[in-house]
Amino acid sequence: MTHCRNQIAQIVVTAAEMRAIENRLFAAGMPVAALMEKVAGLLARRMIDQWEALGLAPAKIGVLVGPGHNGGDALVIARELYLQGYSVVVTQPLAKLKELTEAHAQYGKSLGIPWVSLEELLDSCKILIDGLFGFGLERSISGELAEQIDRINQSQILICSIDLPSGIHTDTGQVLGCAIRADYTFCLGLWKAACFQDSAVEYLGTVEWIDFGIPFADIDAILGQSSRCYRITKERAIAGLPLPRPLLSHKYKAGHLLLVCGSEEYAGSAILAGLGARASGVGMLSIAVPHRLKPLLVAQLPEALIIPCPETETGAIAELPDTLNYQKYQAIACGPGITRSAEPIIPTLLNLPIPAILDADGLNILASLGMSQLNQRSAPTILTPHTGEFKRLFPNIDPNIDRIKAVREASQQTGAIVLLKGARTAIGSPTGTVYLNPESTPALARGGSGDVLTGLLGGLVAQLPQAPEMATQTATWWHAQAGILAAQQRTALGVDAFHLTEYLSQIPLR
Ligand SMILES: NC(=O)C1=CN([C@@H]2O[C@H](COP(=O)(O)OP(=O)(O)OC[C@H]3O[C@@H](n4cnc5c(N)ncnc54)[C@H](OP(=O)(O)O)[C@@H]3O)[C@@H](O)[C@H]2O)[C@@H](O)CC1
Ligand SMILES: Nc1ncnc2c1ncn2[C@@H]1O[C@H](COP(=O)(O)OP(=O)(O)O)[C@@H](O)[C@H]1O
Ligand SMILES: [K+]
Repeated sequence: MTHCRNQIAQIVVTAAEMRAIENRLFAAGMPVAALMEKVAGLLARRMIDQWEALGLAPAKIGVLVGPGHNGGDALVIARELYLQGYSVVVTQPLAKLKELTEAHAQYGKSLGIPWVSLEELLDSCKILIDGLFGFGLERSISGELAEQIDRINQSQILICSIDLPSGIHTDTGQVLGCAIRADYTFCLGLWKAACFQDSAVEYLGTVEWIDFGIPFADIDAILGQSSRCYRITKERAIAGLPLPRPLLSHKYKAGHLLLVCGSEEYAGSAILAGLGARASGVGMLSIAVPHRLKPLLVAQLPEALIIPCPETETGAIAELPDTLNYQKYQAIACGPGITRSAEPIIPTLLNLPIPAILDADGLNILASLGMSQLNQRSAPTILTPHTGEFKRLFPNIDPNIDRIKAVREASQQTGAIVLLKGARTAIGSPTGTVYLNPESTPALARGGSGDVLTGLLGGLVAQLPQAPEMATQTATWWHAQAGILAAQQRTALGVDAFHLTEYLSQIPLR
């Protein structure tokens, strides 16, 4: 892929943005029908390759045609497959078609492609091309159409959705009444936001981008004025890493991270965060823990400087030692396993002019102290909540409807970078830009994986204190890639947080 297409592969749009970009192409003279031919031709070729890889060709192919141009795309694919000798049938649940779609329907019928009922299609086909709705769907699906979608979902047919699984809202990823559960989704032209929303994850199947050559100038003209949204590609994720290491580097040039973590109750959190930080390549690692944890941490992380702290009765950090010289740290990451008893340390840390990452009980304490604690911050702050922590921090923002909008609002409200963890982690920055992690694995849904992320992120921020947004994207991508690799090699049940830390160093960063 060329540099320009690589850049376009990182862009994520809403339905309105996609519509505006396409309208520029049409206004400049690109005929709608020509674009549809081009797109559907690319789709047909890609689908055939995919079926061959699955050993499914040349099975009979069913095509589900909706009223709009998503249905038009489907009909062009149906025609091309038919002309190539595939056995094809079409089902068209709604009588009314847009003009161009209607023209393709007439031509398809004239060629002899059979129009059949859904039942007949499901009985005779192994593959379904879903061209019911694309980014034009705005109303909820109900009644007979919803029943038909249920029947499709209950069948064993392999489903390839055009642009989006029909029924999924392009921006929020919410199911509009009901939605097709695709095996493959071929997203057209530009990545749509729904491909990165947790609510759509179970409907998308394997997601692939079909680049049909939208000129960068048209994208830029439309997105120039809006808050941008980016997909974290490997290129993006590794671009900011301090690699190759300068030949004359030394340990104090490669960042010094202060981790503040652990308690009697959650001793392991400190180890996991420490191992995550170790994997980041950070030059120096200091770990402040309750006094009684020092021998444990020294045994697990012999390279780290362990700072024993005065403890509460319950074995949490009561305060940070007076003797601590904060000037030597480029970043502080605080929260894993500290418990809510460690409350007094949070205002102290937030008062320091050092980039700070807050996670876990660090976030819960911040929520109870109030977000005004962040007002006086002079250095970047990164908050890394999961959905529950997010709701405590931002009770006025619902992270379950639109996670992209939620992180954008949360970040703009607080001035902090907000990393909302989930199946598809979303990162909001105070400028309004949002970064989305495109792939991960449910193998990471285990206690302790977040602690690893905090350590890794802390270590990266310490190395890149001027680029905390970059470090946050890198950490998110790297952590997810390690989970994916670990799940491939150990099964999805074998990705405990400790082993996850070992896979971090196996991810190629070139
Ligand atoms: N622009 C281009 O040329 C290109 C577009 N491309 C392709 O076009 C797709 C977008 O096409 P689109 O805008 O026609 O919208 P689409 O998603 O097919 O459906 C909208 C239709 O559904 C109807 N409808 C909505 N809700 C409904 C409901 N609940 N129940 C019943 N009906 C409902 C709605 O009707 P209306 O609201 O007008 O009554 C309208 O007719 C895009 O995803 C991509 O595949 C690419 O090939 C690139 C070139
Ligand atoms: N279903 C999932 N798919 C992909 N990643 C997941 C999933 N569930 C959780 N994760 C990831 O696992 C990590 C869990 O972090 P967190 O909830 O803080 O756990 P803990 O506090 O126990 O360490 C996050 O990085 C999150 O994105
Ligand atoms: K579709």
